[in-house]
Amino acid sequence: MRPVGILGGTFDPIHFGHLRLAEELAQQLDLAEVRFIPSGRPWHRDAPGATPEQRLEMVRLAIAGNPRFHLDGREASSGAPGYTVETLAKLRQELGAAQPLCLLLGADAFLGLATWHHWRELFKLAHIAVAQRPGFPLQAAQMGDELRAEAESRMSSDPRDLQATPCGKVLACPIPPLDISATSIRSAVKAGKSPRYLLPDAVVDYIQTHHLYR
Ligand SMILES: Nc1ncnc2c1ncn2[C@@H]1O[C@H](COP(=O)(O)OP(=O)(O)OP(=O)(O)O)[C@@H](O)[C@H]1O
Ligand SMILES: O=C(O)c1ccc[n+]([C@@H]2O[C@H](COP(=O)([O-])O)[C@@H](O)[C@H]2O)c1
Repeated sequence: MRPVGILGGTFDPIHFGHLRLAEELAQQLDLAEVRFIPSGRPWHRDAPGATPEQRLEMVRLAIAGNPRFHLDGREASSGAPGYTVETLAKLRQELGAAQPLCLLLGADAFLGLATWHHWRELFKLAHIAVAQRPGFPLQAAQMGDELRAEAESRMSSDPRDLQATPCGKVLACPIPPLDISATSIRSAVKAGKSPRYLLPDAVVDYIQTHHLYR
């Protein structure tokens, strides 16, 4: 069964680093779909510059017209901290025990995985595909001992493994490096510089119209 990909993020704002990651992994892993799940009030970082509703709308604009990309507003519309393990548990309930789920992460997010709420449970709910990201080398030496042990025991190099089981594998995926971050986009806007060509025009327009990140 083709896996369902899940891309969570603050998306403050969504940019081409996110979109290219989703497109690359959708192709490499033959994903049935990619669900974009903007976070609500993330517990692990400062409050976003845009509201959950604005970040949802920017994702909606960015993925419009791609039949494989879907917006899932469950975290953004909830006042809860939005732990990924809880979101995955709900998706698992909705989609059934046999459906392969695959959490899509950039390398920076994966390297911090051992700080996540009940992180070991994640592997019982989904596979994890890790995309390369400039500045965050995906080497064992960069991982803490616990994450390294878990990753090494689960590592696969064959995307077909993700179709054969519903969860539990870790796959590292090379993607064209795009050194784009939401932080650098917010800084550019604040400094009065144009962020154009780092993110979709529709999102640039939305940021301007709503005076975000000034
Ligand atoms: N340029 C990129 N290349 C690869 N992965 C990325 C890139 N940008 C974001 N990601 C991944 O997308 C997911 C959501 O990222 P997030 O919304 O925090 O974006 P960000 O650009 O890292 O934001 P910020 O600068 O505000 O921390 C994470 O798994 C992150 O690793
Ligand atoms: O569940 C957690 O404890 C947890 C801790 C850190 C990050 N996450 C999730 O990881 C995704 C990427 O986070 P971020 O900060 O890079 O936008 C997003 O969906 C977060 O909800 C989840």
